[in-house]
Amino acid sequence: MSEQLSDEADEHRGGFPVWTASTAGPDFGRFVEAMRTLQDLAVSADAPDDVFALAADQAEKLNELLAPYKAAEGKAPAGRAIELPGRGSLLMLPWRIEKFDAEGVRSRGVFRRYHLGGNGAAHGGVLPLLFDDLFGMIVHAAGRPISRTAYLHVNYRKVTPLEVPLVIEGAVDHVEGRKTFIKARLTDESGTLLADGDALMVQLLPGQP
Ligand SMILES: CCCCC/C=C\C/C=C\C/C=C\C/C=C\CCCC(=O)SCCNC(=O)CCNC(=O)[C@H](O)C(C)(C)COP(=O)(O)OP(=O)(O)OC[C@H]1O[C@@H](n2cnc3c(N)ncnc32)[C@H](O)[C@@H]1OP(=O)(O)O
Repeated sequence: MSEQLSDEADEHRGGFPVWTASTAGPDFGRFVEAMRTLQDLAVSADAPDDVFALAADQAEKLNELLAPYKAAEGKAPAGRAIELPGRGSLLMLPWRIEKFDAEGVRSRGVFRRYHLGGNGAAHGGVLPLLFDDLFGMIVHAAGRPISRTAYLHVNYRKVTPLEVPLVIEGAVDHVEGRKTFIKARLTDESGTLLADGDALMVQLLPGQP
């Protein structure tokens, strides 16, 4: 029985570890939001050097506090706290999932100062991050086996603003054997298209990393 289960798990997960949703305490969300604000300030503060010295002292103290708790992949709440923006991961855009089913995934949020590219617009590199994370969720929500992005194409249709509520939505376009083809669109709340993207996600073979 357990062998059957592990065969089935392998078939659907490749060599991926099993992830479970985190049950982080309420202060984890507060910590992540404070860290996001710190990221915004780290890329925007124009302070005297003695202020940066104080900030560095405090940042180093914070590192000392957390260092003993560094854990293996899949153990920390970051990335697994599904109720938090960006699932509680600082790497992910702080967007909230509002639709997650076999028909597709929709998420809403803003790009912040941390995501600035130039002249008030989001950095071109953060859009593929947003699309790729959405594509992973779409594969998962559609009940497809664990897959990796083979390619990801983003068309930048209009300059993407910071601090403006935006929506990204996508779905499986079609499936060919191991291959899942996905499409998504990023719009503002009035529906103006800012970017669209498509990707090929390839199902991992048993044991494939
Ligand atoms: C946490 C718990 C709760 C919270 C979570 C809640 C929600 C979270 C929701 C979702 C998250 C869940 C799951 C997400 C999980 C994982 C997502 C991970 C995403 C990534 O981590 S992304 C990282 C960047 N990604 C890579 O790091 C890939 C590196 N790469 C490879 O690993 C290989 O390259 C691979 C495996 C892609 C293919 O390799 P392979 O050897 O298995 O297969 P092969 O090459 O034979 O391709 C098979 C067929 O795809 C065609 N094909 C392949 N590549 C193509 C291309 N570029 N263009 C056009 N066609 C292509 C071939 O032409 C052939 O087509 P055909 O069969 O028709 O001939």
